[in-house]
Order: sequence, then structure tokens, then C-alpha cells
Amino acid sequence: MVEKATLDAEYSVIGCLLVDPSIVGELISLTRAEDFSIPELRTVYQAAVRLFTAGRPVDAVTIRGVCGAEYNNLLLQCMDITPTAFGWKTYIAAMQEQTRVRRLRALAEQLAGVRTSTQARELIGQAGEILSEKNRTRVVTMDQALLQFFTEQGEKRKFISYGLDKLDRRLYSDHGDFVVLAGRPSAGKTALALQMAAHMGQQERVGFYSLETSPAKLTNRLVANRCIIDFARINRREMTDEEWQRAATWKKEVTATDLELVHAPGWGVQDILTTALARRQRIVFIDYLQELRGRGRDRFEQVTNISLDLHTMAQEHGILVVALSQFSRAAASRADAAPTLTDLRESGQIEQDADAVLALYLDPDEDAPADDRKLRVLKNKEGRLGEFSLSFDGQHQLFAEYMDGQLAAARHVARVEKSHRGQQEIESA
Ligand SMILES: Nc1ncnc2c1ncn2[C@@H]1O[C@H](COP(=O)(O)OP(=O)(O)OP(=O)(O)O)[C@@H](O)[C@H]1O
Repeated sequence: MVEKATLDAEYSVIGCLLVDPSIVGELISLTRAEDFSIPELRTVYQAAVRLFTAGRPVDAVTIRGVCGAEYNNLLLQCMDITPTAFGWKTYIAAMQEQTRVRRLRALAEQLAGVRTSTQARELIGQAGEILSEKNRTRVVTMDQALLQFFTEQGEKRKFISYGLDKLDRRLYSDHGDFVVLAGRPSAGKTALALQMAAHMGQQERVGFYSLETSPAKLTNRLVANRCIIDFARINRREMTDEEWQRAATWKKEVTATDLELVHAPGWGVQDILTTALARRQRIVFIDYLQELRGRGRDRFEQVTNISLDLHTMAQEHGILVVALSQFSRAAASRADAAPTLTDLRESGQIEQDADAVLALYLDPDEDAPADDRKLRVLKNKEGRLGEFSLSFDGQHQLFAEYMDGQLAAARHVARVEKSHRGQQEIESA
């Protein structure tokens, strides 16, 4: 049974269409035939679209000409409900809300009959998409474009920080971007991504989806990184008394970040999207892309689809997606060579879809400290390419950039130590 609120909204939308010819174009661009649950109103709407696209006037007379005299009463009824078109966008919003509810109920019925959790996850994913559907119009006139331009220019834009100044000054990442962090095995992708995720988690909720590493192992790395504790001793469960003490007093360095670790072996993009929407994560890290389950006959087709889906997930849902990626085997054999975009494994689609591609690799410079890495910006839609050096302290899983010849990490550690010393003095006073 169709509810009264739905009926009213649908009649009102058609009524507005009939009484004000000036809104017909915009009204059509904001609606679809499927928004109408009443078949007769859908027929009227489709007639209006046909007339409009044929360049003919849209009113009660021309529509009756298309639909037939038997629609007379219905057209009069619609116009009776809405003597003026004032508030027509509110009626559209009400009608589309009802459409959403209808589609969700239909999904709920299907959900009641599923036989596997995979089917359920697929349906829940579709429900998430219905719920996050925004205004459908994608057409923007020059007047609207310029109005938006001035509004945006008047507001200060805040980009998402990776915690590395030189990278932040190049990338200008925002929600809706798809960023790839690529490297050879053991380059330190996971370590760098975790450090970035913990940094971003100080501002908003971040999900870190690992397809191969358990949350417990990731926590070991996080504690090493945030509390500057020997990673090998953490792994062997042989922390010294001093390290126990430090982990206890510095625990806020870990807990103050809104980071959620998700163990995701065998997951696909849809599983991640469903979880990210349910947990309200605005930033998602995926470790790593080639491990994701994908649709397609061969690996090439699967990775192509995964890349497309990640791009859509970022854009449609306003999530910053940072996916880690392996380089191809050919590139992996050239350990000292600077990577290029063609080294991305299995699919050129990743190169096409990504807003930015970063490559992490061992610094080939013979004079550089042994553990130094290079972070190269291979693709950057919003800014410059280039590369810079990072020191990697594997013992603490800590990456730091060189700022004015000094390591930013040293300054960070000194700052944190000072703040905790101050805290301890206050507590013991
Ligand atoms: N106790 C330690 N002391 C020094 N370095 C360490 C220690 N433990 C691990 N490492 C180094 O830390 C790095 C961790 O790399 P990480 O796992 O982040 O790389 P990755 O690029 O994600 O690799 P993969 O693709 O294989 O997962 C490795 O280079 C490893 O050699």
C-alpha cells in the first residue's frame, strides 16, 4: 500500500510541473521516472519529459494530448493540490525520501530470504549506497558554477595532513581522493601507512584494513612508533622495565588517535565500503590492493575492477582511500632503480584511477644512511611531482623527514618527552 505522504508528494511534484513552465527543465533534471510509485503519475512525468526534450511546451493541455482525455481528472487533481509551484524542491525531496524508503524496504525483504552472509553483505552494501545517495543532478550552469567558486574561495580550505610536511605541501589530499602508496616488499609501506593513519586519526576517524596482518601485530608496530619502544623486543615480549614504564605513561600517544584496525583477509571493496560507512570512517587505508577479492576472469581484470571500485568508493562516498600496492616482479628485481608508474603491478587502471601515486623505495644514493628511503610522487593530479628523502628507523618503525638538516623525529620525540615529564611532575606534586 502506498502511504499518504508519498501520494501527496508525488501529486504535488506533478502539480508544480503543470502550473509553472519555468521550472520544468530543472525539475526534470532533479527527478527520475522511478521516483513515482503511482503508475499514472509516472506516465504523466514521462510525457512531460518527452515534450520537454522535443522542445514543446509542457502544460496540462499538451500532456493531455499525449496521455489521452482519460487523464483529465488526474491532471486537475494535481493542479488543485498545488495552486502555485512555491516549495517545489521540498516536494521533490519528500518524494525521493519515500523512494529511498521503498527501495530499502524491498532490500529488507530480500535480506530476510538470504542463504549466505555474502549475499547479505552485498544487499547491505546496496542499502549503504541508497542511504548515501546525494542530489542526483550533475549538470551545473555557469551561474551556479561561479556562485560555488566564490563561496568556496571565501572559505579556507583544509587539506588532510599525512604528518610529513614536504608531502603535505605537494599532495593537497581531500575526502574523495584515491591515493596509492606503492613499493617493493619490505620497503616499509605498512610502517609508513600506519604512521600516517595514526596521524590522521588525531583529526577524524580512520579505518586501517589489513588483509594480511592481524590487529595485534599492527598494534605492536603502533606502540613501537608512538611510544618509541624497541620493535624487536615488543615482538619477543621482552620489553625492559623502562619500556613498560614508558608504554604505560605514553599510552595516550596511542589512544588519542581515532584509528580503527580491521582484520580483513579475503575481503573485497564492497566489504570495506560497508564497514567504513557503518563505522563512519572518513579515511580508509587498505594494506594491500592486490590482496583484495575482485570480479573478473583473470588477475588483470580483477585488479582493474578493484581499482575502479576503490575510485568509485572514494568519489561517491567522500572517503579518502589510501591503498598500498605492490610493484611488478620486474620492478622488484631492480631494487636500486627508481620506480616508475609502469611498475605498478597487474593493471594500468590503477595509474589511471588514482589521484596520486606515491612510491617508497630504498635510497639508491651510496652516501645516504643505510636505512634511508625515498618517497617519490609519481602522479599528482593537484600539484607537483618530485621526491624527497625520509629516514627510516626500523627499530621503532618510525619514518621522519629531514627538516633544515635535522630529523623531524628527534624534535617530535623531544616534544613528547617534555610534555609527559611535565604531566608526571604535576601528578607527583
Ligand atoms: N627490529 C627491527 N629493526 C629494524 N628494522 C626492522 C625491524 N623489524 C622490521 N624491520 C624493517 O621494517 C620494515 C617493515 O616493512 P613493512 O612490513 O612495513 O614493509 P612493506 O613494504 O609493507 O612490505 P610487504 O609488502 O612485504 O608487507 C622492513 O624493511 C624490515 O626490515
